[in-house]
Amino acid sequence: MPVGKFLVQRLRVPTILHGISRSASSGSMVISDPLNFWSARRVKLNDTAKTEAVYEPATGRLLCQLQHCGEEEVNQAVSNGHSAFGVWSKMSGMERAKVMLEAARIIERRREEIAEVEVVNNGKSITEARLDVDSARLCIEYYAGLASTLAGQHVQLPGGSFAYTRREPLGVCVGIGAWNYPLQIAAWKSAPALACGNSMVFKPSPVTPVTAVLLAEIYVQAGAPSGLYNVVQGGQETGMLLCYHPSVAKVSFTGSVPTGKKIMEMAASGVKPVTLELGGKSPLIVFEDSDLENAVRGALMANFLSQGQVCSNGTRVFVQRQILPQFLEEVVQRTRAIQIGDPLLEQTRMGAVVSRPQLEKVLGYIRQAKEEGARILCGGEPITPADPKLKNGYYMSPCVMDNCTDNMTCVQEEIFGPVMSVLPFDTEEEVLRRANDTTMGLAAGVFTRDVKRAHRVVENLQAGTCFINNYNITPVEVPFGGYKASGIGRENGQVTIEFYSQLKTVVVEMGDVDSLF
Ligand SMILES: NC(=O)C1=CN([C@@H]2O[C@H](COP(=O)(O)OP(=O)(O)OC[C@H]3O[C@@H](n4cnc5c(N)ncnc54)[C@H](O)[C@@H]3O)[C@@H](O)[C@H]2O)C=CC1
Repeated sequence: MPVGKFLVQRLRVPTILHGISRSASSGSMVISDPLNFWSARRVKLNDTAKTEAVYEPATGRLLCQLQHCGEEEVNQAVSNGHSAFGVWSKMSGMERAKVMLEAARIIERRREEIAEVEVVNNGKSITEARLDVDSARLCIEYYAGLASTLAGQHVQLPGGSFAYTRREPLGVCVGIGAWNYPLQIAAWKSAPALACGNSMVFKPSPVTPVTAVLLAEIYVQAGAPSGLYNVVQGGQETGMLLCYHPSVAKVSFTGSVPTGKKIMEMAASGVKPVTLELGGKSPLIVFEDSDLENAVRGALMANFLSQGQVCSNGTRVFVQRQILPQFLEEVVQRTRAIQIGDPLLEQTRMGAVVSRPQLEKVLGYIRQAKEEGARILCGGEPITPADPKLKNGYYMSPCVMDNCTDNMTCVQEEIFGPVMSVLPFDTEEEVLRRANDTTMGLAAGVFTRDVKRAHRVVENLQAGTCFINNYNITPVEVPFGGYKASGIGRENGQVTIEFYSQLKTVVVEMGDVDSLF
């Protein structure tokens, strides 16, 4: 099969044109090519492989049948990763950067097409999917820039002897992804791994298996050695085979806290390092002196991106009591105005939840919140869009709830859907205590005009990523990751180089051996 060919077909010509962007409507993409990838090509497994149906969230239509990798296929992919590691790890940083920059250029050229595939598989709006593609590209560009900066240290020792350190790659790294940002996660993991000289075997979520394979083709097209970035498809069993594989050097995982704990246990049995990007129940604190307009915008960004399926979402919105009525009025008005519908249409701002079970889970949380005393101010209902082809899609209206208390399930558990819980507070001390009263600590945000208070609050928030007067912006130049049960290690930023490399110390004797024996 030719590499780099666009391997999804349309049933009909795109029907809608909006301004400069080519756009298609949902329900028209067919995916028939294999989704496993090693030896620099898509691999069809034999017919005995376990398969799983993949759906288009916007329409509920069957998109493709996913073939799961078993032990034999995982071995092949890891072995390919090993071969590539032998070549790639010996190349200079500048040589690696050249390949990565070419991959970034291809992504930029194919931005629209990749974004459309992401929408069809994930259900998020095309506007957001384009930003995800940009983030993937920027991440690859950023780490291409860092690839040639990896360096050691020279340390002078007595008698003219010296030592030096070498920053070396780890080997074959495994990436395991979640379904909320399929391409972006694949890029955020592969870019630093490859920049450091590692190879990667990536397992996407079986719910969203498609775009990680496009990335694999793009790396090959950009000149990466065969086996540098491989994709194995499957669920828990395939993931476990990867984590326990004796030739795998590291596991980088994005997903839920319970699965993250299992990944860590499996990696521990082989003393392998892990990066864990797990869930959150992050607080967003709005003080009475905030710029209300910006605070409201921030609260929406903190809750409704990607249908609310974002690990860093600020789902516990603490609002100082004096401004609670105005805040709620504004938030509800804007939430009601969110255009829900076909995610491939330009005007859509909220598409479909990723799957039927996820939709039911989210609606279940809302039912429970009502039972526990929360008041639904808007949304929280399943929606059937007027367009008949969307009637089986997984849509719901974004929900704002007040009357929430800290002990309610909706305030304690990660819902992973478009549900904002609003909680009043009175004092800074009180809100800090309540904001930190969680086992998780991925992100947090504060809105205030008081610069001293902003920094004082942030200093006391137990979260790996804090936002002042904004929320959910993730430039690839800055580290992202969690405190407490929200994770280990960081993604993005310079520091991530340390999580994909190891340090070798070389001691050089220039005199005689001073033996004690
Ligand atoms: N915080 C976050 O970033 C995310 C949180 N979630 C939450 O988790 C819930 C469940 O969603 P899932 O997709 O099932 O998340 P998950 O965390 O179970 O799965 C994430 C990835 O891990 C793989 N996996 C699952 N079990 C594994 C195992 N034992 N060994 C190795 N790999 C394994 C999955 O196939 C997938 O690729 C969601 O409803 C949501 O609440 C889901 C995705 C991302």
